[in-house]
Amino acid sequence: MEEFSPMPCPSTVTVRRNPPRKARATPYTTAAKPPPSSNAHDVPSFPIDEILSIQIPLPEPPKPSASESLKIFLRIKPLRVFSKVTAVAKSRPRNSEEACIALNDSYSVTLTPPQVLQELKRSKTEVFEGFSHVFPADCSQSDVYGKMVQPLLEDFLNGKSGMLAALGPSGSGKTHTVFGTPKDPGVVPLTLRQIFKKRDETSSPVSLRAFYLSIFEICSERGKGEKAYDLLGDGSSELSVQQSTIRGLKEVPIRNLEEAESLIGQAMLKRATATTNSNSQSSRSQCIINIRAASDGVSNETKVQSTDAMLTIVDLAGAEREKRTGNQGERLVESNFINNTSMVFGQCLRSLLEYQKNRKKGFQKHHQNSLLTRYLRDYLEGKKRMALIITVKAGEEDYLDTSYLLKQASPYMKIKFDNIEEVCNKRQLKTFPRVEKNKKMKLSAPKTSQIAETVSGEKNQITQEVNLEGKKAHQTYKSSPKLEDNNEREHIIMRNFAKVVWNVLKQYNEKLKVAEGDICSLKERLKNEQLKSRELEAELINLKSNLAEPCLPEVEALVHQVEVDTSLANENTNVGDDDPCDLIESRSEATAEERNESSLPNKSVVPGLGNEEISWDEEKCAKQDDPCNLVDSTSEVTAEGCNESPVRNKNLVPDLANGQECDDQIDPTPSPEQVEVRLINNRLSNIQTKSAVSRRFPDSEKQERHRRLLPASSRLLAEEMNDLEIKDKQIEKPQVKLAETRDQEKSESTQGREIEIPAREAEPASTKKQRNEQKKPRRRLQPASSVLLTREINTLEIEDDVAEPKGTRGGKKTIVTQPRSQGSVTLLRLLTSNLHL
Ligand SMILES: Nc1ncnc2c1ncn2[C@@H]1O[C@H](COP(=O)(O)OP(=O)(O)OP(=O)(O)O)[C@@H](O)[C@H]1O
Repeated sequence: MEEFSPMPCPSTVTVRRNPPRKARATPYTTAAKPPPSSNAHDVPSFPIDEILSIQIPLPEPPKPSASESLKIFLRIKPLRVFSKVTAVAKSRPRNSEEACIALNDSYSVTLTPPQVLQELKRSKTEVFEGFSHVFPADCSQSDVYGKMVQPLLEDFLNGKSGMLAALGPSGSGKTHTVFGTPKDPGVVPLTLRQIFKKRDETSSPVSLRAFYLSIFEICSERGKGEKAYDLLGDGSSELSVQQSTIRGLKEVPIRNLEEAESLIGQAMLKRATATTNSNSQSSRSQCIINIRAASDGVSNETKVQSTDAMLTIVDLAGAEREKRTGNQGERLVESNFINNTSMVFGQCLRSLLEYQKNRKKGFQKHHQNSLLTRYLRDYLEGKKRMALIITVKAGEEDYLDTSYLLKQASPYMKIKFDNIEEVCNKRQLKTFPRVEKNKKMKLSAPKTSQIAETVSGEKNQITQEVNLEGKKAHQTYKSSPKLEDNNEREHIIMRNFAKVVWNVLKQYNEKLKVAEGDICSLKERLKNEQLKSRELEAELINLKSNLAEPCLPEVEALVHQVEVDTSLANENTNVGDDDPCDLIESRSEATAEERNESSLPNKSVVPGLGNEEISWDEEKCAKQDDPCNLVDSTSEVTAEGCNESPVRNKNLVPDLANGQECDDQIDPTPSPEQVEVRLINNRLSNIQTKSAVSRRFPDSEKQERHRRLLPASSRLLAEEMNDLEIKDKQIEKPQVKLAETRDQEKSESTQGREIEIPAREAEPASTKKQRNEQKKPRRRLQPASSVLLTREINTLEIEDDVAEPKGTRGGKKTIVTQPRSQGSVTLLRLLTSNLHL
């Protein structure tokens, strides 16, 4: 194996602090890079070459200044058609082969008067120039459309309205130029064809628009008034004319050329015609054709502008001379109306021209003199583009009509348009002033129709916009801007109100959730508290049972027994007492005295044993007849026992042992054995009188009274008597044997007591321990009575604690209970001390 050797350290180290920043490849691009598509060859390549090869049509160059002037076209009717005129015309002398008008170029003609007139020097040859275009007699309809209508149509499709009017004498070819024939269609059919042809081209904006067609005529009613008739309407085609307003015009949407041509044919059939000397189908009315282009689903400003585009073509009734037409009667009246309308139309153009020449003179409003001119007011005021086509006859006999018309129309070529139409349209489209439009509807007949159509177009447009946005269109939204604003305002208000309500509901929902959480926590706490309360109740019941079972029965038994004993003892001394209540009263007094004595210790006893003994004996002797005195004396003994010294007790015991209640010679130092014997004797005497007391008092009443009134010391004594009853035989033995048998009795009594009260084991540990501590060192020395008294003390302490809240805190009851316990304790101490001795 080769030994590994580290690489030699280079002499120079280059540290690149700024590593080249390169975007770390994402896992997708590195690990999971999509595999190349298996069918990639199916996706055609982007036709970039084809797109680049498309030649975008350049914008048209700006039109010459002449375009800003009124366009006047001249069309010369061919002479050959004269062979088809009526018989009246044929009857006239014909030098028809000579024409009075000759085409100079496309913009001028030369009008040569007939030879007769030249001879009379009433007329001379004139040249009329300045026409936009002069169509010779052999021109076709397509030439007319191409030169005259095509520019208007382009402007129309670009959103600019325009008007074309045909003027000329009757039979000069106006209707032929406008409508044509099925074999040789005129301007209107050709325009419609061109419209649908461009709409079918996808790249054309025409496809985004909808077209509507309306045709109506204005004629006279017996030469008095003017009436308008809808040539596309159903039923009654008469339109409502209020001053300058035409209402109820039907606008028919046209979706294809066939529908449009059908409508054109329908209108031509309805139009009023009559046979005159000049024309077999002379038009007796002014016919107006409106083609409206509306936007189809686009709502931007440009498209809206296009919705206002209106192409109006007017076929005027030809002015005619009475002599040539030969009209009479109704036809003559129609001729007057037609001539009057033509005259007004001419006046409007002259007025506009004069106004443009000298604006200081003001604009004479001739348009008010006829319904047609009112309807075409905007055009006749120079606000919108319009064009005129003058049709003339080329025959010498038509020289006067042609000369008159050319002389009248020649100045119109100087009419200028100040782009008022565009300004007006922009102003209207910017602000969409519907109120202004309403005013215009009243003042202008063409406006009326246009605005009515515009309103309907707006409805459609709004509907389309709403449909595209997925919203529901409102009829009020379409009808009135005020209602639209109100609806929007209400919608905004309701939407904001709904938002506020929603927020409030959210807040309440959160508060409810918090409250529910609190309720749940409170319920859990309540359950815990209930469990704790149940546990505490169970503990309380156990404690009560533990406290009541071992203590109360024992205490009650002891109390009852002591009460019985004391009462029996008193009864022995006072057999003849009739009032048992005296016993109770005297007992209360005695306890009170004992209390006083205890509060004033050694008041009369402590200073001298002799005095105390004397008083005790004297009282006992004095009250020997009173059964209550026995209790008093007993109480006094117990009270004294609390304060006296063991020395004194020694003096008392011999008296008791001797059984002498009134002994003049009392041993001042009785031995403990003597005291005990004395007590035993008293208990024995009490037991002997027990039956007598039971006869005098009912058991229940007596027990109740004893429970309430007898002192605890008496109860203890009674309990002690029970124990001492067992020892009666032992008491009868010699006193010498008492000391010898004390230990045995004590052990026996202790054992017997412990067996009798096993419930004490259930006492609280503290109490039991305390009791054991007090009891253990004395167990060998105390007699059975002392043990009981010790236990009684403990139980009485508990009883006092329990009884304190029930009774009055100050007063006799507390005074009564305390001496009992103290007396018992004192007696116990005396007994134990004596026993120890
Ligand atoms: N350029 C034309 N080429 C062929 N025929 C024509 C031409 N102009 C007019 N005509 C024919 O002349 C007749 C009269 O024409 P047209 O009805 O159009 O006259 P008009 O001016 O409308 O008369 P009116 O004012 O009385 O209605 C028609 O039969 C029409 O076919």
